[in-house]
Amino acid sequence: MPRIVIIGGGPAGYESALTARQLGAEVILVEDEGVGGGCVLYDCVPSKTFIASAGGRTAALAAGELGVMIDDEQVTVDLRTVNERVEGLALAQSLDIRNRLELEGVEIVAGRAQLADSAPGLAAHRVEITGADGTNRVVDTELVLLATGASPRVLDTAMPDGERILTWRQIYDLTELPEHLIVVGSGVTGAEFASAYTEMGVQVTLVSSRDRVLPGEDADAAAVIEQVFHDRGATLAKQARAASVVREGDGVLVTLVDGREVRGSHCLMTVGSVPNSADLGLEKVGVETGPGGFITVDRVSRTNVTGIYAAGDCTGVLMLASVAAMQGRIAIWHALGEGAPPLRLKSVSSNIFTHPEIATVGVSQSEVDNGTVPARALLFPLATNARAKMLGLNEGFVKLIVRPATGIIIGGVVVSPAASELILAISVAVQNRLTVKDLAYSFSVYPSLSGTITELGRRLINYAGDLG
Ligand SMILES: Cc1cc2nc3c(=O)[nH]c(=O)nc-3n(C[C@H](O)[C@H](O)[C@H](O)COP(=O)(O)OP(=O)(O)OC[C@H]3O[C@@H](n4cnc5c(N)ncnc54)[C@H](O)[C@@H]3O)c2cc1C
Ligand SMILES: NC(=O)c1ccc[n+]([C@@H]2O[C@H](COP(=O)([O-])OP(=O)(O)OC[C@H]3O[C@@H](n4cnc5c(N)ncnc54)[C@H](O)[C@@H]3O)[C@@H](O)[C@H]2O)c1
Repeated sequence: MPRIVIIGGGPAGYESALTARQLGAEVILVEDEGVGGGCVLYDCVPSKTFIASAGGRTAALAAGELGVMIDDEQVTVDLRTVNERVEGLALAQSLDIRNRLELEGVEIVAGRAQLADSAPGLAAHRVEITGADGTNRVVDTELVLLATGASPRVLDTAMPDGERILTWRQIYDLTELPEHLIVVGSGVTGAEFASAYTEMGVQVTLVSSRDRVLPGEDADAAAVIEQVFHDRGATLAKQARAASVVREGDGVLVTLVDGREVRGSHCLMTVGSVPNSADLGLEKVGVETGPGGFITVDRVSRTNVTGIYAAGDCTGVLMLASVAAMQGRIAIWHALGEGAPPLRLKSVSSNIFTHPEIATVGVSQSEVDNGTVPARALLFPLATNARAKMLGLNEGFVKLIVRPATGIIIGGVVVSPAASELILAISVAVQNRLTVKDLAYSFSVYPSLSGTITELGRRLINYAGDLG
């Protein structure tokens, strides 16, 4: 039975451990923070749990439009309860995963691991594990999977102190809602927290180094979120790169590169992540890293060293839990000779948990606009959807990106509540090369938000001439 040592117990690590056990391998999984990794304990799971509470407040405040009268003054947030729920749910999820791994026969070791080969280029590898209890252990193995994730990027001039200048991992320690939260960095993490705190009733200023929120995402979707931020009273500082963040009295001072100053009570730094690839012994073994220290892998998760694979955020391929898990599974299938399908990023669907949510799959509109992909994009607002009206939804849309001539669906965007669920229909279409006709002929429930997806299919049939 082959032995595999997996370093890191996030989605890349635990999913690959389960796949390896399914194929009969002996699996040792080393994890230093707790099973579930950064994803379950600090990043994805806590933030989505927090966002669920923020959505509860918004729903209560919006109930009046539906004729359910709640006194706005009585809709308050008990941050301690919210944060206890966040922590409790993360720990419970971690325990669920631990139980499943143990049931499947994975040996879980609490501690830190590093590669300890005596020289680069060897076919067999050695992993040194320092246990949480201080013990040392050396394991010989032919197969290693590096799944060590990433950590918040920290700027020298904006050192988090855990009280007022915070990383997203420290924010759940607050006992009271900030008076005025400055969020530095308007990528997905920054937009999600800015959205959630705005929903919680906190004054938020989002500092964006670019001319818009969510610079890497669909521009129409970002415009909706900007408008929603504005309507909820948040401020967006554009073309605003933070040079430094310091404590000032009872608050914080953010100084921008161009000299502007932004003052608030707290500052949340969301300026990206750095891979956990230092202290892994990579140089001893000759594992190559690329810009920023991300571990270089191919589409079946191989590093340049035989027998050493890497998956998840430490590779920087696409920092999503779903992608991390798939890279991990592919690594194991490949390592154990199961004929792995190479990673295909074109069909990855993802979601930004703002309010409304933004879900995307496949080819983006910017790829169409800049001529990289010959296709047509058509956007249809939710405003005329009967269900949207019943629910009191005033914003949002569905967009499809379609090949000319064939009408094959190659991408899509949904901006709406529960977009993370609605995108699946478009995702299935992209994965299976379905056409606008396939969508047009499909039944959606009446009334439903997904009716706009099939409606868009029908509209695009009418554009058949334009489609080629
Ligand atoms: C705020 C936030 C929200 C997010 N929300 C989403 C979301 O909604 N959906 C989504 O798909 N993705 C989301 N992501 C991204 C997602 O969290 C990551 O893509 C995912 O965690 C990557 O999984 P991983 O297994 O590569 O690493 P991780 O989950 O980070 O796990 C790696 C683990 O390895 C451990 N480790 C590191 N070095 C060692 C060592 N030497 N020895 C032992 N253990 C070690 C680390 O401590 C860590 O626990 C979010 C990210 C952030 C920051
Ligand atoms: N819902 C989700 O799936 C989800 C949620 C959060 C994060 N993630 C993933 O995690 C990864 C990282 O996302 P992220 O948003 O944490 O990081 P990011 O690197 O995507 O965004 C960081 C942003 O901060 C900006 N920035 C950097 N330095 C700055 C400064 N000094 N002043 C102002 N702005 C500055 C950058 O220009 C960038 O726009 C992404 O791949 C994302 O997909 C996913």
